Amino acid sequence: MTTATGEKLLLELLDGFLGSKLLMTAYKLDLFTAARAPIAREALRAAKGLPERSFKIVVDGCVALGLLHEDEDGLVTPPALAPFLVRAPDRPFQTTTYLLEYYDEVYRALADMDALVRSDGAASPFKMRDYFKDDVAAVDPQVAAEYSRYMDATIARIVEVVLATYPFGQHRKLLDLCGNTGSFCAAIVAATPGLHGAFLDVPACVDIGRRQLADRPELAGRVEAIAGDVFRTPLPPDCDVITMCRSAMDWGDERIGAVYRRAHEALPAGGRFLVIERMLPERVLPEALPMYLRGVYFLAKSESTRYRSPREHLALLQAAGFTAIEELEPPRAPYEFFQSMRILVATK
Ligand SMILES: C[S@@+](CC[C@H](N)C(=O)[O-])C[C@H]1O[C@@H](n2cnc3c(N)ncnc32)[C@H](O)[C@@H]1O
Repeated sequence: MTTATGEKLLLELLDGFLGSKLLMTAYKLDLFTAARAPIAREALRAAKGLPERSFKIVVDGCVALGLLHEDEDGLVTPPALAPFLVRAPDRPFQTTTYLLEYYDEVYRALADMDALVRSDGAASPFKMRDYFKDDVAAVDPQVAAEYSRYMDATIARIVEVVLATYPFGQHRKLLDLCGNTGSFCAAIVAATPGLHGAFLDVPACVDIGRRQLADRPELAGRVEAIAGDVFRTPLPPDCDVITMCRSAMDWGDERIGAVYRRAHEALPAGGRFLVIERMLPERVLPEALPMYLRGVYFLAKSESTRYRSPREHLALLQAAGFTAIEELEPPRAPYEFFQSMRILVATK
């Protein structure tokens, strides 16, 4: 990320926060939409009704960072950034745009990060994507709708890569644990002739999923929606492949170990359990920096979430009873933000 060393490295890291805040602030003030076509500084300031001094501080910073371009025609949002930063009612979902607002909240939650570290996350005020409920029926439907929007908008690209990495044609019925609204399950089933599927998630997500499935008559009778708790709800006995995507990082070893055991118990001999997840390298590698930085957000998210390495997953899968475990490295990352995805295939 940086080649700086010594004091320069420290100053760069300290400035990193200010760069992020300038980006998030200019986005919140919607300067980028106002500058979708060249606009004079004064016209932009007047349009936004901002004080001269603070406007200049923000705009100068944005120009210096390359977030706004400035020439004799005025200020303009660079074409390469416009798809992410210019608001429009028909703009397609962009992970990066979603993260601008999401990180704004994460930053607030990390303001006292030393307290989060001391309390192992217990002091966190962060309540987004709050699905850690002992009673799964208590997950707020509005919160579920909000995080499902992100999951649904990004899952298609994950499915594409999963299908390019693992052949589902050898299976009869898939069960997707923590399957959100069922989009992963539905997409794998739709792409695999003869395959049936089921997905299990908290009731608030499954309700959304049932409504979405009603609009897909071609999948009628092929995808079963199970509202429940991955730790308690009986798993269907007729599935020969179980998947868990982007979810194992949500729980500590004891809890996720219990889920892995449940998957093992539910499968027939020869059945497969696939853990699909961003995984850390076995030792710290500078090129995996985005993973370590992303990992910091887990301090705010809960007291147990964390990324694991393939070997850590492997130990948990072995303890759950799986013997043959293979690590598959997908041909590419599903999308820019979702690097280092791995698929562990455990056979019963
Ligand atoms: C990070 S999301 C991943 C969703 C989906 N697998 C995907 O990749 O899009 C984690 C999912 O776990 C679900 N979840 C959380 N606690 C659960 C529980 N106790 N039982 C079942 N699902 C749960 C959440 O509702 C959420 O949909």
